Amino acid sequence: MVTTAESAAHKSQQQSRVLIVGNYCHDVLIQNNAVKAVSLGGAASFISNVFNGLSVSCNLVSKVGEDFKYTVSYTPIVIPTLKTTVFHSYFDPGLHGNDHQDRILKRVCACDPIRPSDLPDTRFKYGMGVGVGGEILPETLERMIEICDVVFADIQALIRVFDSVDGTVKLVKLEETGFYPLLPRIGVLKASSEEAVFMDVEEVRKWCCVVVTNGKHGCKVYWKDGELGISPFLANQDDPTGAGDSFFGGFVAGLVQGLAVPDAALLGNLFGSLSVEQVGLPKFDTRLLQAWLVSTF
Ligand SMILES: Nc1ncnc2c1ncn2[C@@H]1O[C@H](COP(=O)(O)OP(=O)(O)OP(=O)(O)O)[C@@H](O)[C@H]1O
Ligand SMILES: O[C@H]1[C@H](O)[C@@H](O)[C@H](O)[C@@H](O)[C@H]1O
Repeated sequence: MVTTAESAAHKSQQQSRVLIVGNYCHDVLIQNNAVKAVSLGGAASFISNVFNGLSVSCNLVSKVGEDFKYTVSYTPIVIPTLKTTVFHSYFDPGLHGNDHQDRILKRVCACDPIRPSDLPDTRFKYGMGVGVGGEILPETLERMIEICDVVFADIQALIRVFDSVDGTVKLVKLEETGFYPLLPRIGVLKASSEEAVFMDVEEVRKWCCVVVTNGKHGCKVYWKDGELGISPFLANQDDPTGAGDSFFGGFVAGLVQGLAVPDAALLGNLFGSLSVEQVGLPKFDTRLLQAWLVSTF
């Protein structure tokens, strides 16, 4: 006999059309040699937070260690022998004499990669490959492409490498990675303007839609034979961490809800701007959000 709980779980599984893949992590924000905040991080956490704010359901595959210290809506896979991925973000003006780089990121601990066998054996309409610490392998992204109608990938999941001594995050050219041959099978590739220089946008836009976010200036969407800039929202920035993830969450949630690409990108900009105003995982005022959605779309 199927119990009510089982049938509810089955129903919600059927209703969830989005698969989010990427590890949760512990974020430590350091400013002027002092810890400013410690919070739940990982693109998957910021994106699912936006989905929750918009009541969009999803499935999420993430791995953490036994030391994982947050309560989350989507239970991660716990690897008892490993620790949760940890990032230290150093925010100091003119860091290392480089005025253009506002943040140095170090991955000081890395949890297990997410392998194809960790993914559910179900089909999804949308998949999001949103790793932060190198946990998405080319074969994992390939499996996502097989089980999802459209895959959205964040370039940060594809081009990050980590210094073998102190874990400093460096970026490599997209064409030098094992992900490059998969691009024609990706629906949308999202990058920040700093990351976008690690790919040839003119080449990549022939294969998939490219969305480049540019902080307080908003974002730009490129496709094969067109491009469109989407205006930003005003924000008082306190912590830029997760702005790109919140943007991506809003963008994909908008598409899931049936918005056209420019409107979905506008929704992404809204969530990016709300995210930078708060330290750590942002909280959203659902009533204000609903009012904005109703008046805008
Ligand atoms: N200062 C800001 N004011 C208004 N909107 C912002 C601001 N910073 C970011 N945003 C919004 O968030 C989006 C993503 O920001 P950004 O381009 O800085 O991503 P990112 O560099 O990937 O961020 P992070 O790596 O810190 O998550 C922007 O496209 C914009 O819509
Ligand atoms: O929590 C953050 C966030 O997900 C950022 O997008 C990512 O760049 C960082 O690596 C991570 O620590």
